[in-house]
Amino acid sequence: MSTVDHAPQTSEAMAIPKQGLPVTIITGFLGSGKTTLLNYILSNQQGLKTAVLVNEFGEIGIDNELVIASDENMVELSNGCVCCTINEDLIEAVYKVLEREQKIDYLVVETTGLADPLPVALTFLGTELRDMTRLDSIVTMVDCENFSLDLFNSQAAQSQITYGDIIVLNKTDLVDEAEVDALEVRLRDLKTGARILRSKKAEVPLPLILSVGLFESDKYAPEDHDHSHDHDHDCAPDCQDPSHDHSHHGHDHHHHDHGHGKKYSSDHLEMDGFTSLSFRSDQPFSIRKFQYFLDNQLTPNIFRAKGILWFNESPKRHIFHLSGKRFSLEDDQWNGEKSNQLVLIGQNLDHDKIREQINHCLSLPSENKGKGFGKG
Ligand SMILES: Nc1nc2c(ncn2[C@@H]2O[C@H](COP(=O)(O)OP(=O)(O)OP(=O)(O)O)[C@@H](O)[C@H]2O)c(=O)[nH]1
Repeated sequence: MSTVDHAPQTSEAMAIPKQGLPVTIITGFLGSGKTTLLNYILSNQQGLKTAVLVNEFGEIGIDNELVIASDENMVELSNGCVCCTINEDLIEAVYKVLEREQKIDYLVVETTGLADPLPVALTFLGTELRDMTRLDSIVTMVDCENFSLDLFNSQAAQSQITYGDIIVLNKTDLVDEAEVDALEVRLRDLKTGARILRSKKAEVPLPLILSVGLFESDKYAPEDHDHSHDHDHDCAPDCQDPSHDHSHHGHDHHHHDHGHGKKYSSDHLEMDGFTSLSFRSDQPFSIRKFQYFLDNQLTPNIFRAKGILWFNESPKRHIFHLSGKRFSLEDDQWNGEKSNQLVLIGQNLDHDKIREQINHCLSLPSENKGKGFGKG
């Protein structure tokens, strides 16, 4: 998880409640558009100093690079799923925001695509954060093109809808309007009373999603939940969170039980069988080989991939996204050392085989000759 600060762009501030730092949780399945919404908020929320906490599933934090205007205020926290492995890190990160010298007006928390948002919400309600923050709403992003598949494959996708105060039907450009209408009917069935919005590239009117006071905390009674940090609970199968003995540190706020009762089981990752594979290299890929990998070796159980890519044939930095069957590669500029970073997320992945396939995409030293390395 990382925190990022953003300076106000104008002096005109939106109405801020008097008590407690307002918090919006952005959730939604893998690739649904959470980071896109976050960036949209950061670019358009005028007059407010907004801090963001971004949590990712995967060892490499690609989002750190993709959230706009990231600066020296970034704090790296453990990877994993915020809902079940880094609850305490979340509290620590919120404290860091609250303790800043420069006052923060608003906090936006982006969960991983595999997170159940309820435990995240309960972290704000069921600890002493309750007195210092005010959970404004849970915003759930939905990928209109892939939603049926997401729901089929993941219990988390279901929870994200159940606990969404606002549901944003995103990527409406990729489906017919009739499909969006049908999806909306389906969602209203799954969740009554949510505010449902539609968007392309997460462009929603911000007053409809921020400082809306839609989260109804009286519906959630944290004391009813078994929420003390009984850290023997099962984590994600590939959880490598070094803090995972969850030894207590810092503030005395660990009286809640994270034992994961029926309502928000931490074994959702295990049940859903999702794992992530991270790849890094200081060697470039060959475009031709990477293209072959995408066209012939990507299997449908790889739901999501993202990366900062370096190709032998290009001086540019390339931002790679795969979401469902669709992928994109955007050009960008290198600022520091060139390298390859790639994260793939899916169900029942054959890690060894995929790693071998990706390794095979690396350009061989003989292919690099005369290509003007380092000139980009
Ligand atoms: N066509 C289309 N693409 C979109 C839209 N919104 C987002 N995307 C693209 O979808 C991909 C995933 O978007 P992100 O915002 O990174 O999704 P995310 O939910 O943060 O992804 P994870 O955090 O990895 O789960 C990116 O390539 C976006 O540019 C949209 O409305 N239409």
